[in-house]
Amino acid sequence: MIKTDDMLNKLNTYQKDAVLDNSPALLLNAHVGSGKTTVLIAKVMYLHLVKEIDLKDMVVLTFTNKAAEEIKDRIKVENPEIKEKDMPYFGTFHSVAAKLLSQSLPIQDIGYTKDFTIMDQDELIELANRLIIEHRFTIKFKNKLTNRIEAIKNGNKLYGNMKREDDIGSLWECMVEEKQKQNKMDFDDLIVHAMTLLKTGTFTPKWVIIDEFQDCDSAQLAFMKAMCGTGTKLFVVGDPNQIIYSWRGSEKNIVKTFKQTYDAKEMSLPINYRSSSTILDAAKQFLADSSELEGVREEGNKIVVKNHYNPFNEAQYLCDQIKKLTSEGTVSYKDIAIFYRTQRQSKTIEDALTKENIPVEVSIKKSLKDIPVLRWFVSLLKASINSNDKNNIITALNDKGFGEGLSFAKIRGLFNNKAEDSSVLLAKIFGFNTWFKDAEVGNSLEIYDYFELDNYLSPTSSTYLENKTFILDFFDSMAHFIEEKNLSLTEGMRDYLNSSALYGIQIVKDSIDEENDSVKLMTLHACKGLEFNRVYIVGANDGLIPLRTASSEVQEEEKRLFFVGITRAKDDLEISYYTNPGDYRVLEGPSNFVYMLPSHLVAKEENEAQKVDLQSIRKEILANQSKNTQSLDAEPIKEVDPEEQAKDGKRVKHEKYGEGIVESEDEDSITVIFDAYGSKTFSKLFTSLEYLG
Ligand SMILES: Nc1ncnc2c1ncn2[C@@H]1O[C@H](COP(=O)(O)OP(=O)(O)OP(=O)(O)O)[C@@H](O)[C@H]1O
Repeated sequence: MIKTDDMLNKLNTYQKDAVLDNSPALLLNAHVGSGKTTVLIAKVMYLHLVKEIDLKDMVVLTFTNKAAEEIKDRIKVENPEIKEKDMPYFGTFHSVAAKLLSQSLPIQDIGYTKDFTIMDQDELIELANRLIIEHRFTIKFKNKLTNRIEAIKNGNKLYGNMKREDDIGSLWECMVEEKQKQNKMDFDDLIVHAMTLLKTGTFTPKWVIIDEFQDCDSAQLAFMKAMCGTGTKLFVVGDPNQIIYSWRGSEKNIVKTFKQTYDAKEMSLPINYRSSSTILDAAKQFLADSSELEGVREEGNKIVVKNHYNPFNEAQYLCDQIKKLTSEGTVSYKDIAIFYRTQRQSKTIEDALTKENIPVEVSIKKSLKDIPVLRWFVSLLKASINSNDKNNIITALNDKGFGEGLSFAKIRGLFNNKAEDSSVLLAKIFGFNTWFKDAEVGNSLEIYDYFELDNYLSPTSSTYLENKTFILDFFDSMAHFIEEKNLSLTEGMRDYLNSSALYGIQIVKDSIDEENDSVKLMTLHACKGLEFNRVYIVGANDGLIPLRTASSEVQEEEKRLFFVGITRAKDDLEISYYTNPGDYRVLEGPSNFVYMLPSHLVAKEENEAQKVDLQSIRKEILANQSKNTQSLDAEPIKEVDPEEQAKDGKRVKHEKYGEGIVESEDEDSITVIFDAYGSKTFSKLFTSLEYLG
């Protein structure tokens, strides 16, 4: 078991003071890399071990599931007697609200039961669309339904240039009623309902601790407030220099509001342990006020600023560079990270690294709708565990790919018990709970057999194996989740489905494992909270870093985002830009941010390497082919203009995806619609396609 003294002795004075502080409300300004996470964990351990506060009396709120898991994991490692179930209220705002509603609050008071399920945004829109059809509502701006629902939640019935109200108010009333009838909540409901019930005073924690407080919005602040009883203490940690989510609603004045409302004491963690002083000094250029931020590390290597002709040359350079560094044995793949501004930039680099057999992990957030078979299967499971869930029953039955493809009229007939209408799948859905209880299901594969899923995955189709693998992986991940949380299968299944609504499906990588020995690729937004020995930031051109924005406020946020990226690097940082980006949205040459790096901290490397000119390579190949053929006295081959080639829908063959038709093509990429896999886009330089006939 961890000795508290040992733990405290590892902290510097600022950190220790924050851990020992006992004020009713404390705002801790934690500068970048100053041990925010370290202090937060030490605080929890100190309160638990020394002040003997039960972990169940602490609410620890984070912004990502990953951050919450990291805090819990580190606590469990430091004190193995502590188990997952001892920390029920450590999690994101939404997951804690869901936990409170299902475990501690009198949810029946608002017409729900504890086994409610959570609906994601897509499900909410599906519900709205169904009700619009059923009730023949007239809704303007229907293609902006998400925004309109967002607006009506705040009481706004008008939208855009509307002068007169439409049926949005009635639609919303129906939606509220339906959600309650189906025992389902959307994300906002979780917070709103939990807040309503918290006000009854049924649950008051002794401590509320918030991580990344700077990213809170006013609803989250209100949620925190609703939790506070007399005697509840607040400990919030944040860094105003790392606000990068104002577009998601975080508010600039949140820190000020907190200070005023709670008369909070303010403390700081000013010492950055992470980066060399060269990197830290460069990062400071992007802060409005850097006077408090101190480093403890020596000067290190200069920051390399390099130009590349285009993203392909850059990707090839990164491969060569990584191979060279790792072959010397001093650098591991996991020490290296590559950051870019937009997700669309990842493909070129990922393809290049994979082609060179360099292990790579890409952080991509996927939601259920990206994988049709899972979208359907999750609807089926949700409908089966909650037979009031009319929406998911309809989705499961109506789906043309996997369900029975039943029309709405036929489904209505089924609901009205019309004798001529029958459905095997509906019988399975309604019979599930009884079967589940009686069959004493030992493992999730039995669920596969219960639904006779093979019948719905079309075993003769080319996608059968892929879809089956998705479902089996889903079961694996669910089984792992249930085991880790030590839940019964019924409870575990509901919790798993709820958590996949909140965080996306977990079998698809949405975060990366820092421990795996692979190069990590991610957007600047995704790199928050991580650190690496060597960081490459690519595409430092206007239009990418920073993105082109109209307002100066957004420009400031772009600066903070670049600051977050720079400060992930411990020892080495390289920043590159393109001289020929090949994208009309991106300007040639370094952006203003590159010029802001102080010249004495920078080693500029002019890359004279000649551009890889795809057209010339193509011409050369064709010329060679032509020469060979001519020598056999055949007709000379006509040079094919790639534009034309694209337009005439050529058939091609890919070694993995089989045959398909070229849909579109530009200088860098080609999109093919494969007979068996649908549309896929490749970077031309790294993919070989065989042109057929
Ligand atoms: N007192 C200390 N002595 C030495 N190293 C420390 C100390 N406190 C923290 N560190 C180290 O400093 C680095 C940054 O710590 P941590 O990740 O907790 O910071 P952070 O404030 O959460 O970072 P950021 O906000 O930038 O994501 C880590 O490598 C950590 O081990």
